[in-house]
Amino acid sequence: MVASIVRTLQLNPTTLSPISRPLLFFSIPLQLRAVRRASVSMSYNRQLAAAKKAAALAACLCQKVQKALLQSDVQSKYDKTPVTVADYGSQAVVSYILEKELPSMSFSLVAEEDSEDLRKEEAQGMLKRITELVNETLASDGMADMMPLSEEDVLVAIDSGKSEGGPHGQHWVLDPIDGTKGFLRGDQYAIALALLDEGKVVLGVLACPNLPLAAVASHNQLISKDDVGCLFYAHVGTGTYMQSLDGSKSTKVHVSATENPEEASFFESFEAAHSMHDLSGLIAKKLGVKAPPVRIDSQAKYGALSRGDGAIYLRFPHKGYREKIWDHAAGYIVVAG
Ligand SMILES: Nc1ncnc2c1ncn2[C@@H]1O[C@H](COP(=O)(O)O)[C@@H](O)[C@H]1OP(=O)(O)O
Ligand SMILES: [Mg+2]
Ligand SMILES: [Mg+2]
Ligand SMILES: [Mg+2]
Repeated sequence: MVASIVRTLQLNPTTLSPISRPLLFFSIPLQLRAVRRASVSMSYNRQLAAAKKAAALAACLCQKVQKALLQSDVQSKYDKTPVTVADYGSQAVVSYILEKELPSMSFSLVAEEDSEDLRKEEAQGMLKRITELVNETLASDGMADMMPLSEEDVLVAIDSGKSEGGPHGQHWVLDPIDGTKGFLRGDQYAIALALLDEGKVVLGVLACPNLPLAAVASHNQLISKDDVGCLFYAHVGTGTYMQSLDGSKSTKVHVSATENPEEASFFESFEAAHSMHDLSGLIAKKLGVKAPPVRIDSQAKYGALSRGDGAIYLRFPHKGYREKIWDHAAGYIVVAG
């Protein structure tokens, strides 16, 4: 890891302000070590179990939709970015499961989607399909005996994600599909769920349904359809673990120990519209990195980084783009461990 130019990713739950640091190099930030010491005695086991279950079930829903993507499953949001039945369905499933699994805890969720567009007349068909998908997904987890959720229940579950967060208490942070463009292309995407406690990320789960279980070193290997589907999770102070999404035994993973940029490879967005490829190429060259960029959609990059597939993540959003906490919270803790 190129430690001399490490930047600490800072999440500000008070204002949901942008993460205004375009350059992200990771090792273990000093600030996080302090948090780790303070939190090490605090157990988040129940929250972690619920988060893993929620992300894995949401991943099932997304896989099903990706396999049979219909044009009617996609809408354009007010900002012209795409949103699909899977984004909404994933958010409803995660929100529903977290509330159900952790009934004794106060519930606050800061999530990307909301129901506004779905409540419009022209979205009736889409809402019906989302409701079916959510009910099928919950039933597949043995919740068949429960009453199916109504369309209104689904809208309410989606809107549970409207919390504003804040520096006190616990807040879940969710990107129900991170990398929707990758999802639509049939490539990488992630379900990214994190927990903030007193303003710090203390737990994170990243489900990456299309990420190979073996290391990715070049884009070519990303096309493999065999042995894909990773679930990364980290709980402050205990390191990061990976298991397959179908539930295999988990293994502890470690970031790259490389100190030599000549041996390092770097990740960046697949989408040039999300990050300036020319600039990252230039910086990588100046650092002495020899390998070509590995371009992957979504926070799957953080998952790959957490197990040492590459050593560096470069991201230079175009002017005016505001990063959101759900785009980095889970990925951050998975890398920081
Ligand atoms: N113009 C943009 N610049 C940077 N990131 C963007 C832009 N539009 C959307 N994103 C977000 O970038 C992330 C994935 O990008 P990448 O694959 O480049 O890492 C997602 O969080 C995506 O949101 P979304 O969650 O809606 O997919
Ligand atoms: Mg989006
Ligand atoms: Mg996102
Ligand atoms: Mg998203």
